[in-house]
Amino acid sequence: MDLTIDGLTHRYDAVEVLSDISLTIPSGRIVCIVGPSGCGKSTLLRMIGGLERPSAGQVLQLGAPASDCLNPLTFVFQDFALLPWRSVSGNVSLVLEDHALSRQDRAERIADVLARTNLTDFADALPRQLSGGMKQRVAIARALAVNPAVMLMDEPLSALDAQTRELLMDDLVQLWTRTPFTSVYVTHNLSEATRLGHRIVVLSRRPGRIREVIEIDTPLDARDSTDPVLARHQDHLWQLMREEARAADAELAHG
Ligand SMILES: Nc1ncnc2c1ncn2[C@@H]1O[C@H](COP(=O)(O)OP(=O)(O)OP(=O)(O)O)[C@@H](O)[C@H]1O
Repeated sequence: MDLTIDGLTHRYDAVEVLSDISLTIPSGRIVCIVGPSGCGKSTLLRMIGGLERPSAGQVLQLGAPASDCLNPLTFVFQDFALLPWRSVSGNVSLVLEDHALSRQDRAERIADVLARTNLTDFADALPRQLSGGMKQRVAIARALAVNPAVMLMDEPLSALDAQTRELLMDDLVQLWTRTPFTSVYVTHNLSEATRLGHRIVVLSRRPGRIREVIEIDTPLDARDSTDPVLARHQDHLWQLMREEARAADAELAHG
């Protein structure tokens, strides 16, 4: 299932937050959204996920999700949002309990996503026994358990230290390489965007408009930080972000 965002504009009262966003999220691709603080990245993600309705424009789902998809659009947040009294497998099970699945089907789905996120040995652990990186892997396993058509990831690694972030990026690359998933991935971190994004959408300062869309052809599992092509993309992104931040400062200074 592809997503098409068509002319999406949003206002909170008199404040325009997003302006005329048109964008395609192709199936099996990771689309990163970057942009200066407050430009509307999280708002855009909420609109895509149907948590809020845009003032104008629309989000269209093209094609049907896979037959075993229980929830087409699933979020992964920065703060993991795990239930502390439930085990790892209990937290994953939570999103399956509202669906008419046999006990065996549910157990198979849980075992599959725990294996894919390297958490099988921690199935019975409680969240307090896990590191931040592992908690986020549980949150990703929980999102994958419903086999979503699109995973909506809002700064999923930003609560983690730099080293853990690196490891989680490796995990996400491995996960995608084994079984490609579709994601809209909001991040502040440009190295995250160039490491994980097939397409990077740069938003302008508020109201967020599409400033540029960058496609990166290098396969995810062939990307490394010394690759000059990636370094060039990252420099270019920095340039764009700097221009937007400077322009936002200038607007504030001139009232
Ligand atoms: N429910 C709301 N009501 C009113 N204003 C809101 C609401 N949600 C967000 N905003 C405003 O909309 C703008 C965009 O917010 P949003 O959180 O989408 O930006 P962002 O790009 O994700 O920011 P950051 O990078 O800092 O997380 C901000 O000015 C914010 O204050």
